[in-house]
This record gives sequence, structure tokens and C-alpha cells, in this order.
Amino acid sequence: MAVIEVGNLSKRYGDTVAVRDVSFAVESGEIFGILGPNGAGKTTTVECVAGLRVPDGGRITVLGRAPRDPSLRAEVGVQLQESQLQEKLTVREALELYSAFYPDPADWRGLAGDLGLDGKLRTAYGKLSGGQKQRLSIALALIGNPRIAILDELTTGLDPQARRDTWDLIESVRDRGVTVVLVTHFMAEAERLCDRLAVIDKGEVVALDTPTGLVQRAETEQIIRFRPSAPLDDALLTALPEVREVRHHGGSVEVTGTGNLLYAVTSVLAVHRIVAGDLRVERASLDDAFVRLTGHGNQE
Ligand SMILES: Nc1ncnc2c1ncn2[C@@H]1O[C@H](COP(=O)(O)OP(=O)(O)OP(=O)(O)O)[C@@H](O)[C@H]1O
Repeated sequence: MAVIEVGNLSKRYGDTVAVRDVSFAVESGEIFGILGPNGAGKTTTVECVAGLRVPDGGRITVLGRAPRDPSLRAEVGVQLQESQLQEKLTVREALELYSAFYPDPADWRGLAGDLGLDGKLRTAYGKLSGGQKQRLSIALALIGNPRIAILDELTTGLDPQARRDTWDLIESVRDRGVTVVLVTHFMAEAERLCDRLAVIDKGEVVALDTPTGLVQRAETEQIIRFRPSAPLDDALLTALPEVREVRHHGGSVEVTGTGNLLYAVTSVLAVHRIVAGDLRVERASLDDAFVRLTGHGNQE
């Protein structure tokens, strides 16, 4: 069942078209990723879904209702890129304050414990580390016991360990039955966490699929490297439709191609009684898929 439906969304700021034409549906219980380079329109899209901005065109429903329907306030938890908390507010004060906004809030002490903040309750927001601030912002997004959590660029600026911890947290949020919409420009994050992804570029969805499906659909190339046990005539390999290029590096051979490349290459080697030593296959990554889909890298 779709809990969020976005159809032909558009939004501009003056002359800047932030979102040109974005459509997707988020299913209940999934982690849905919105991936794209800086300025692609990701934040604007989720702000419209969260009812924080009014779209210029298109349709959005959240749990079957309009995004600005007041009844959604408790059902949609939002963690946005820039936190609005005052520096002097302590963790405990922030949790209590936000609890008071909701009719049926989660137990904030339990949430603080789950998010590793119980030792920081008296610490002022301004004195928290980046990772602790992120954990607090997740706690605040979850405090109303939402059915949907919208998390925007949650791990930007975190060190690798804090980022991994945050990934575990996001999975635990989903395990509580909350549907998660995750905005990110980190491929590894999208690949590790998301059940499905919309890739947005220049205000449009350029692909919508599982991370694995995106990699396959982009038909990115694979590379196979091995050391042949006997001299190998390149023509045997270049004759294969799967093979695009054969290169030599010292004693090893590097074959680039598409489709069932490994099977094709190893079959030819077997026929010629050549053993492939140190055989390695490099599969395409979501990074490669992204470049194929958008025609440029992610950090541009
Ligand atoms: N309040 C605003 N006023 C004017 N232009 C804006 C505003 N917010 C965003 N934009 C512009 O709209 C475009 C899309 O921005 P948006 O923040 O939605 O993209 P994004 O994909 O979330 O980018 P990032 O990853 O950098 O956060 C950009 O060109 C941005 O400069």
C-alpha cells in the first residue's frame, strides 16, 4: 500500500526551477531513498511532501490526505537539513518541548535511551557533537510516534563511524514499523539502506528502482581480471559479443564488457584449457549507475 503518492510535482523559486516533474510512490514499511546531486531538487520535494512548501503543480497525498492536513502533523516526523534548535536548549528540554506538541508522544526517555542520548540529557544543544545532534534530530522526528519519518541528509558531515551508527539507527526506525523517506547524496548509504530509490537530477526523476535494479538497468560494465596459465590470443575474447575491450597489465589480463561476461570469458578459457589464476570480478556500483543515468558525477 502506498503511503505517499507524488504525481508530476513542480516547484520554482523565482526563475529557478527546483522541481520540474517528479513522480513516485512510497510503500508502507520501506526505506525509500531520494538520491541526487546538490541542487537536484531533493529537499524541495520532501518539503512539499511534508507540507512545508506549497507546490506550483502536481498532486501529493500522504496517508491519503493533503500534505498540509493538520491531522498529519503527528503521523509524519520530519528531520530537515538545518536544525532550528536554540544552542542553549538542553537535550532533555528539547525532548520535553517536542513531546508537548503531540497528542500521543513516544516516551522520550525510551527514545533517548535507544538513540544513545541518555547520558547527554543535561547537555546544551550547542555543545553536542555532530553525531549527537543528528541523533537528537532523529529522536525529535520520532517523538510524535509517526508512521512516516522524513530524514534529509542525515549523515552529511558525520565521520564514517558515526555514519554507520546512524545507518543502524535508520534500520531500527524501519524495524519499528515506520516508513522512512531518506534524502541522501551518498551512494553507499542508498545502496546499504534503501529498498527503493528515486534518482533525481535537475528537478526530474531519472530512475526509480531498487539499488540492484538501478545498477542492472544502467547496464554498466563489468571488469574481469585474471592471470592466464598459458598465453592467450586476445581475438578469442574480443570475438565474444559480451567483450568490449581486452587489456594487458604485466602478466594479467583485464576484460571489460557487459552481460554475462564472466560466463562467456571462462567458457572460452575452459575450451582452450587455460586456467584463470587470481580471478577477480568488479561489478558495477551504484556510483557507476548514477553516472550513466545522469551523465555526470554526484558531487557536481
Ligand atoms: N528557498 C529557496 N529560494 C530560492 N532558491 C532555492 C530555495 N531553495 C532551494 N533553491 C534552489 O532550488 C534548487 C533545488 O534545491 P534543493 O535544495 O531542493 O536541492 P537538493 O537536491 O536538496 O540539493 P542539496 O543536496 O544541495 O540540498 C537549487 O537550485 C537551489 O539553489
